[in-house]
Amino acid sequence: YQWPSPQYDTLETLLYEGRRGDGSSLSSLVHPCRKRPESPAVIAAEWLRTAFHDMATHDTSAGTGGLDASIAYELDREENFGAGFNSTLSDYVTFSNKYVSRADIVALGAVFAAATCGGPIVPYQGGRLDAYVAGPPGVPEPQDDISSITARFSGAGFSQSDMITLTACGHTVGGVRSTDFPQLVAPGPNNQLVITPFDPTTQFDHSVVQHYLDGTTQNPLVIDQNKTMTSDLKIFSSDGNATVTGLANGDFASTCGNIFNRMINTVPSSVNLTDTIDLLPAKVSNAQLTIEKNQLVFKTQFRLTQPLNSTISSTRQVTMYWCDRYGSAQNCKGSKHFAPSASKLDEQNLSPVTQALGIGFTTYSFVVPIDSTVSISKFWFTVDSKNGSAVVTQDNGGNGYTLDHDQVFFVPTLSHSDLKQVSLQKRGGITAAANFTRVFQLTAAVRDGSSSPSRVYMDAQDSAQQGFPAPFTSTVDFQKNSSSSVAGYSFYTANIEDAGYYLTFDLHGTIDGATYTQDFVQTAFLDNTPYVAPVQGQVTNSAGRLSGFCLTVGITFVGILFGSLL
Ligand code: HEM
Repeated sequence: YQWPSPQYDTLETLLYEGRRGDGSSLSSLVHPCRKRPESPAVIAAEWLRTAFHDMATHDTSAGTGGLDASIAYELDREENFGAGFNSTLSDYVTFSNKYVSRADIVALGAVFAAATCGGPIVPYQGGRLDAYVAGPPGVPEPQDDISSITARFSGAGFSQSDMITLTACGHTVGGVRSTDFPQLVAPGPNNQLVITPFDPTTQFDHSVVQHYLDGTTQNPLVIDQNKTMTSDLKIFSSDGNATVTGLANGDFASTCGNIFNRMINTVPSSVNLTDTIDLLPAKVSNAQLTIEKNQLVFKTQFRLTQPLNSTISSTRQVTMYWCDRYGSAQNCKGSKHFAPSASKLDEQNLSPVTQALGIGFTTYSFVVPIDSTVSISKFWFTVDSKNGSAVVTQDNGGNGYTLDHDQVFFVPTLSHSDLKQVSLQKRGGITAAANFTRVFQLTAAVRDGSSSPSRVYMDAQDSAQQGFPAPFTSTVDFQKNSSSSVAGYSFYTANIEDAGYYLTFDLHGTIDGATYTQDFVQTAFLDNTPYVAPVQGQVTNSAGRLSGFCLTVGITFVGILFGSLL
């Protein structure tokens, strides 16, 4: 891993912090193994079932289907009966973006579902591609005979024992609903929703197979009198109970972790999944040059881990260092700057995955003023735990965290967004579900130089759209505005309107034939970003270190001389 890796960074934040860049939390919807408000429905069970139904129509030989979020277009099919799918998709709708597909969210939902109910930590990779149309049908149904169910799993790449394992692991959470399968579960008084669980525990454990084997199960898909609907009985007994017996006596959690990993990685053959997203022990995020209150500032956040409920961060001291980009001290020749953090935030229990790993975070926020004549080229950190152990340098594997350029950047404090009511449009009898759009007025700063930019523009994107249409994309040019330049930067403005939930854009400036880009700019919270006053940095000139360096070289030189004389 080398910073910056925007896709990795974005997926890592979602997986281990449970949230996207603006703080909106996906994991808190499901964690800790929650039920829907006013309902017996276990959210984790709905998320897990959604991943299975999306994946189940994979065709190994054709290399098509699999986890591709096509489920959003397939809910009118009998094989996808269940209110849980709609609720799940509404949970997910705001979380996809340029680097995280809808299918990646469906997969992540299954990872969270397992972890939050006490199940395994399923290794997670991103990079799935989304379908924007329905795929072929073929999710197995309870009334199907065992040979066609087995053939369906086999077509998706799962053997008979895989099929038994995956179904048993899936059916350890949740249950059957009176609203979806009244022939299996009778509704309550006044047609109230009843969910008969597959096993008596809400936790992710082997009791589903244990109770099946000892004959005490109340699983409707096993005990129903009408044997056409007892798919779990058909599946579990299809190899003479060999696989379920193994599951009951073996390591249920880790076996389920492996098969869930295969389930979420069952994707069309055109997909290249990313590496497994591992936790970054030291993570830089939101690094940006920008202008706040007529001052050029550099802001970034630096996240460190610590064991849950520990107090390491109360004494730990984190310092940011940085180098000039221009002038006599360019790239830290002779001197460097340093500053303490402006604030720090301890957070525990953000995602079920980090909670299961026993890890909490402390995030150090830095804001420093930058003199634009010397600017900034790279930065890094030192971490002093103040417990007698050595001070640790975090510098991106020795390279420092390098800023590509300082030519063009977004200025959130000079940008705005407003909700605009739009009249409901009826097209072909379908009323648009969303009746608002968001209107953005965005400001970019471009460094004053010998020539003006030939073009300043953005490629905007929003895949978080109500109703799951293809993502909104638009390329819009910025125009120079009338405000005078600040700290050697001139301002450019553009307007854009978006009916989705999460607009991001890549900002480009073409100057003297070269195009400079600020990638994946987020637009949430434009009008209420709290202002944090910059912390003035200090300069250390390395005169002391330089003389030390000469001394060492001198001694070595004498040593070599001496050696050759002898
Ligand atoms: C032939 C195979 C399968 C059949 C016929 C089947 C059938 C069913 C049925 C009828 C329900 C009740 C749904 C409702 O009442 O809304 C259900 C629930 C569920 N299924 Fe399956 N299933 C199969 C395999 C799987 C697999 C492989 C998984 C996951 C890996 C899975 C995960 C779930 C979960 C988590 C629920 C509970 C949903 C909730 O409580 O909201 N199922 N399944």
